[in-house]
Amino acid sequence: MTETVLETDGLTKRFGKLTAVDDVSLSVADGEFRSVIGPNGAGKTTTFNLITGALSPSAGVVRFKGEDITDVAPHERVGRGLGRSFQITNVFGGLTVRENVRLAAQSVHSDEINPSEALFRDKNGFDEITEQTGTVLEQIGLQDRADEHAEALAYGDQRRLELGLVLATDPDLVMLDEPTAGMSSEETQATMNLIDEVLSDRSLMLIEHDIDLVMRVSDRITVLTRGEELASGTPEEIANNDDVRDAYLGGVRE
Ligand SMILES: Nc1ncnc2c1ncn2[C@@H]1O[C@H](COP(=O)(O)OP(=O)(O)OP(=O)(O)O)[C@@H](O)[C@H]1O
Repeated sequence: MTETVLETDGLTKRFGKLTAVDDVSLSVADGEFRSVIGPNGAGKTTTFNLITGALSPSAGVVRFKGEDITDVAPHERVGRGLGRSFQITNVFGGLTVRENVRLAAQSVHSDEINPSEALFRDKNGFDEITEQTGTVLEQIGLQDRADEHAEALAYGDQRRLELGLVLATDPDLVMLDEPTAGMSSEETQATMNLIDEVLSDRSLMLIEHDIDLVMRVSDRITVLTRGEELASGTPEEIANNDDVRDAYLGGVRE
């Protein structure tokens, strides 16, 4: 955990008079599991959207693997290894599980292939994508359901498929915004185990409301309040931080 995979410098987002993200400077190390917590409206999702490129910052810089990507288009960020969670709406219900994973894998490979070379490289690209699709299906434990329509999957399996779609893009850093939303505590635990397992050699940024879970799985935690970074540290440091306790952990939880 020595290299820095992601850095934000003075990241700020204003919506009219509201400053949703206020001068946030984060640094995530290679291989790190970083959680972002904070009360409702603290700016967690907006911070993620600035990092993935879904929103443009009012000020500040985003650096990924040492390069300034502040003005890089979202799909190109994915191509560079910045994986973002696909919401359920990104799963094509009428396609099979395998076809969905394949499409996600293709979405990054197609950018790499120069059109004039495509004719000659298609076969290799095809083999590579087929192999990657198989690997991902195995990792998410859906190989037995690969030929079923995605819409036929149970809720928990659809969430697994969403994770598979991120993995298929072969990301260095994965951004997951409440991947366990709407799950029972049993499903939450199973999903976190899966995330831990399949993302063990990648970096992860996670927004999660279950504080006990966050304390257990994170290398480091960043606490946001009213758009500002209140603290960043190990779970132990965060648990013992008086400011955090006053502002958040000791306060009313949802
Ligand atoms: N597109 C937008 N236009 C205007 N205001 C917005 C927009 N997106 C977010 N906000 C506001 O910015 C603030 C931060 O919102 P954000 O969704 O980032 O918080 P959050 O920490 O993710 O909250 P939650 O835990 O409820 O998901 C909130 O006050 C929200 O109402």
